[in-house]
Amino acid sequence: MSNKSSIAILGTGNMGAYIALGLSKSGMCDPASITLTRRNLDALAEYKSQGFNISNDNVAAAKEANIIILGVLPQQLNEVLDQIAPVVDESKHLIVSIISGVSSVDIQKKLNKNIEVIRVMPNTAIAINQSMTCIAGDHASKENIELVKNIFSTVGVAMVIKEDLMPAATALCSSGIAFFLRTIRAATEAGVQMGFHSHEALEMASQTVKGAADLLIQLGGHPEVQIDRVTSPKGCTIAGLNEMEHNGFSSALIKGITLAGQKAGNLLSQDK
Ligand SMILES: NC(=O)C1=CN([C@@H]2O[C@H](COP(=O)(O)OP(=O)(O)OC[C@H]3O[C@@H](n4cnc5c(N)ncnc54)[C@H](O)[C@@H]3O)[C@@H](O)[C@H]2O)C=CC1
Ligand SMILES: O=C(O)[C@@H]1CCC=N1
Repeated sequence: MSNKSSIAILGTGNMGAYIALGLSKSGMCDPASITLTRRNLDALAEYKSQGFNISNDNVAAAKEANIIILGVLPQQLNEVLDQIAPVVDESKHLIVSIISGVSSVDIQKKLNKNIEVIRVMPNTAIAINQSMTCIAGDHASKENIELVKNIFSTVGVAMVIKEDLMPAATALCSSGIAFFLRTIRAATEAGVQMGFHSHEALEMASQTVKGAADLLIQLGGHPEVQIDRVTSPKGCTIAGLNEMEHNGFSSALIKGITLAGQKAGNLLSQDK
């Protein structure tokens, strides 16, 4: 398997499309080497005009590709696996699954082949090559794990983890985009209440969050070290922070992320 492989994304919704756009933007893949499938082809017209191949035939797309990315919802997966099982070939294909809550072994069993399945958990920032992507290949070769890591390193930061931590990675990094965006929205609303127009408050909150994240990414260390640099004695920051903590700020984040983690490990067997 080489980096020049052709890719089929079976089930191109929000995440599949963003993976394709990210890989094209980073220069990792030529759009012509990526085939996107979806049952409703009209919904993929904009990607065809950008040079991607589009199809509503999962079997044909899988046959042509070396890397098959499974991009449907967990509850839609069995139908796709039943379709492609007869054409999947251990010597040609590598299966990459972005599907939360379905193990690599379950996918292998359903395909009834001894084929390598690598789990990949990106987030929507892949569209701008800023994804945090977690990769698990507990039953895959080092060579294929390295190949997948190299591919996803072009669209952000890629980290190899054990598969049993995939639900936690899904909650922290993939759902995390929504969690951190909600904090930006709340901060924006506070800014508007204090007198800024919403577009001003949104720009201020977004750049401030970016600066906070970059302080940690570029300088390293624990967040509390940087927090100490902001909280002047008797100042407004500590007053605001303590008010937030009295109202359960850290606790709400921890509870929300860990609940999402539990749910991510159990998506097919829970109704709530
Ligand atoms: N949205 C996100 O931020 C992330 C999603 N994921 C995982 O990615 C997967 C997809 O999530 P989304 O893109 O959000 O869902 P989505 O519903 O937007 O995308 C799924 C797509 O698959 C298509 N589809 C369904 N059955 C099909 C079939 N038989 N053949 C071809 N296409 C078919 C649907 O029409 C839809 O466009 C899920 O398993 C989710 O757990 C993982 C990380 C992040
Ligand atoms: O909400 C979900 O289930 C999917 C997985 C992570 C992000 N979206």
